[in-house]
Amino acid sequence: MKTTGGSDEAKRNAGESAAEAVEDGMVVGLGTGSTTAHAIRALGRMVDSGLDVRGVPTSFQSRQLAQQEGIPLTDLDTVSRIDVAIDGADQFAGGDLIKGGGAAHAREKIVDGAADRFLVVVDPSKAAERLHHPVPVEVLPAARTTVADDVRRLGGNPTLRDAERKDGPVVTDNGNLVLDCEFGEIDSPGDLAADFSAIPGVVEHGLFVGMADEIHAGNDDGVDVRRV
Ligand SMILES: O=C[C@H](O)[C@H](O)[C@H](O)COP(=O)(O)O
Repeated sequence: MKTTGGSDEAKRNAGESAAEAVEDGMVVGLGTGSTTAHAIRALGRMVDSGLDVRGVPTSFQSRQLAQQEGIPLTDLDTVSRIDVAIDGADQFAGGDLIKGGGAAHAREKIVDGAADRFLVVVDPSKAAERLHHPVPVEVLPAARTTVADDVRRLGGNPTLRDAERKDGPVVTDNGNLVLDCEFGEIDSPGDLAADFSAIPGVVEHGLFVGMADEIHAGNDDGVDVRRV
């Protein structure tokens, strides 16, 4: 699993805080990444103690971890709604997020968007006054060049994400490629999100605008929970 940002203790405090919001009988969206992994492990311990939940994973990684932890799984074909989704972020400003550092943002957006409550788990290194992290954009392989041209026309600088420990690009769980698009400070995340969505061949982008309900920002001593 990739690790980014702050301390593992801060991530643990964030993940465990969000897991406490899960109640008996709930369907839980299981995000991806090193911070959400702490929430999934906490849920696993709660299941061991008798909690009845079903998880909807957002990636190969979160499915595998949830299975290891003994969390019963389901999917969006089976359940009509999700009570709570818990997911990380690469950067947040207010309630707006950039996600997709693990290339899982397409499925994450489906699951997080279907949840009644979306809880974001982060450490302090993820906070920003304004979003400026490169925006991951998942693209159909055949559209890599044309999408990159369109991103440049929007004023961005796209870079095809390379794999680590494999030659060539990252291939997502959906069989697509990722362009990391640098825009500097993003003045209007909502407008940029709409621009990305209008580009043919874009499967999903990592701007999550106005979707979050609570930010659980862990630190080494505890957690700060804020409604957004
Ligand atoms: O694609 C990955 C996800 O959007 C992650 O939730 C995001 O990258 C944050 O991951 P982490 O908690 O490991 O920093």
